[in-house]
Amino acid sequence: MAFFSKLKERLFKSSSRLEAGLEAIVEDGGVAEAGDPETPEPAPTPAPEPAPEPEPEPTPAPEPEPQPLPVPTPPPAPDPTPPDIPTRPDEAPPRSPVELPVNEPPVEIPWTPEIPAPSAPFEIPDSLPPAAPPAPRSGLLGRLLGRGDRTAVVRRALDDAMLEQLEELLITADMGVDTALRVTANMAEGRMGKRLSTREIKEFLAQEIARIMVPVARPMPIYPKKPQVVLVVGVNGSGKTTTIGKLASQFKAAGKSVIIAAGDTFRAAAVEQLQIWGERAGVPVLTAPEGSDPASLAFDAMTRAEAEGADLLMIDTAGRLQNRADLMEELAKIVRVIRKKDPSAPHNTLLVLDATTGQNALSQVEIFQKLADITGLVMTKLDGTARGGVLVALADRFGLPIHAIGVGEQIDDLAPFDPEEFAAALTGLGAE
Ligand SMILES: Nc1nc2c(ncn2[C@@H]2O[C@H](COP(=O)(O)OP(=O)(O)OP(=O)(O)O)[C@@H](O)[C@H]2O)c(=O)[nH]1
Repeated sequence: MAFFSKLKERLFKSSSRLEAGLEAIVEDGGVAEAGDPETPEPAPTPAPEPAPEPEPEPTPAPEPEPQPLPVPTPPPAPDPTPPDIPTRPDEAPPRSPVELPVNEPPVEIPWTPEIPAPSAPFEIPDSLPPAAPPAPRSGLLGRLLGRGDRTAVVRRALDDAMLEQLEELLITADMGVDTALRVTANMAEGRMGKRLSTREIKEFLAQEIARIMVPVARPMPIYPKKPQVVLVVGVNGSGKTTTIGKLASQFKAAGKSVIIAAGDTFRAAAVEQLQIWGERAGVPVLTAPEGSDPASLAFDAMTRAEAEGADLLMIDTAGRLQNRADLMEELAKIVRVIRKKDPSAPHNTLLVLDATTGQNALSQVEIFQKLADITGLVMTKLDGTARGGVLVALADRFGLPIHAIGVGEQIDDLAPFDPEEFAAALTGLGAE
């Protein structure tokens, strides 16, 4: 399944909350107007078959199974894939949340910036698909009035009361007060008094959200340095292990050699999990006895990565925020020892955040910025949460690069962060 479809499908909790709220806001004081210049007329419903004659048919033909609606397939792009770029048999190569430097030979990685973007596993349409118009819903107002007029569109004039309702709605989607105010104010600029439909509001909101997200949507940079050390931090359960496994698998698929160090030596279960992910990704996982010094493991891992000429060393860390001073000292010690081997390490310090924690993710960023020098974020568990708006608040408040998002527990459920796709999925655009 294309990643955008997956994202839309899995972000449904956030988008359906926003969508239902938007419809309610527009219908509250809105007026149904016939026809919508922007919404294509639905194809006329075929007239019902005449009722069959009463006499029994000897062998009635079986009713055709209801067919699923055809999924619109994007038009085939001119094949930009150079011949030596590996592709999976029947699927476009995945985009990666990592980025190679300009001076790295691009041939190994199918999705380096130098190569024209291969047909991505997901695509945001420039405009909503003209074909196969969505079955229009008769809005609540229409349904209440018993009209069910399929072409009527409810519009409401944008005024202060409506803006306030929009702000509240965005706050309930975990966008945070400041960001919600900014998004709605920008959206309202030049549009006060204009009569807007739910769909137009979704489009305007998506534009404003994308505007905030675009500057932070940056793949994790890959440097020519060997080994590139990636320190992964975050609270317990945020998805560090899973993210390391998914990233390691993507690096491996891109021809990079990877070593993982299981730096949370205090939790045997965490080490076991990492070993499972290492096996899945085909990447060695270095471990140390339970309770031993994580910095010592990091040093050994550095030594091995250097000896083997590994491209990447990914170091998992503990996430016990209960004792912040200990954790700070532990992370600082890991950094000190790996710098004995390479003063420029770690080259990336990724903070993994769990979207389901909502606004709490903001305080986690604040805390971890004090504990470590965070260079980028990965947001996990965007599936199954109505709190996806927190990512907008994070981008707005901290401006840290967002490298990737996780929308599931499988190895390929991690993708580069695409601001437009995210904004569309969050507001429910294209989901009508
Ligand atoms: N639905 C969903 N679940 C995820 C995602 N990422 C991680 N998980 C699940 O979240 C749980 C915790 O993930 P871990 O990777 O073990 O988190 P951790 O930060 O390493 O946790 P500790 O090992 O306790 O430090 C696991 O059950 C994962 O399968 C995601 O994007 N979506």
